[in-house]
Amino acid sequence: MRVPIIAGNWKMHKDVQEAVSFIEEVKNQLPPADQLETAIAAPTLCLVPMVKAAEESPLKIMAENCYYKNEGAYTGETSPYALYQAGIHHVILGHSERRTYFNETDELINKKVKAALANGLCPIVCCDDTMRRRVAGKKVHWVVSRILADLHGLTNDEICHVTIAYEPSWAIGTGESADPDQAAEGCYLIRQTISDMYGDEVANNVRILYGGSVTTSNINALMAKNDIDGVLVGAASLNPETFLQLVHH
Ligand SMILES: O=C[C@H](O)COP(=O)(O)O
Repeated sequence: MRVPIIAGNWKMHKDVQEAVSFIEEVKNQLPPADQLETAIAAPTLCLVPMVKAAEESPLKIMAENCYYKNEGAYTGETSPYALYQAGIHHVILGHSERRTYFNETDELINKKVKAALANGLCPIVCCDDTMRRRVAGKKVHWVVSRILADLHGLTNDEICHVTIAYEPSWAIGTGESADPDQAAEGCYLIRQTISDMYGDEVANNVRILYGGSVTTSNINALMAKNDIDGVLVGAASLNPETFLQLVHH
């Protein structure tokens, strides 16, 4: 059984004090992690105080990015080794904002995924989809090629620690979510690609999330789809009350 996930991605929002206050407000109102996993990805500066604030709570604290080297002369980068040592065991990689604004390529993301796994981190690998399904015949190849490239060379054991997030670029931060059928179709296509790479048994255990303008209004319809194992939520995860409504949808 794939345990569903409600994950927030704060992006570059909140300072340390705001982040800790959020955790204090939500941490005693979350379901047990074996029923539904809850997670927040936050700016690097907030991570350690958040881990401390979330102790003994089921809430997982995630990094929004990391580098593929554990140490060295890489000014401004974050070590996957140091993240793990600080108690952060999950990291988002390949978000479309990293690809667009910081020129991250599939090759770089593949290196980061491997480095994260080698250090014990569980990556959420984002698979964007830049073309609208209804107008672009080639978008299927886009999603498949992203998955093939970003997960290239992972072993069966490693892929079991990976979660994928299907995020159509046009739905991110626009208020225009993919409709549940479109979202499920993207997630299904990713699962089929993983099945082609690793077989049905592995593919049936990998969790695939949808992200893009998820709100309290559309979460029920999205989560009702078999191929959608959870959501990666940006703007609607910033407010503690709204985050709790999403969790208890
Ligand atoms: O990682 C989250 C996605 O980029 C979605 O962001 P959004 O919910 O603000 O559209």
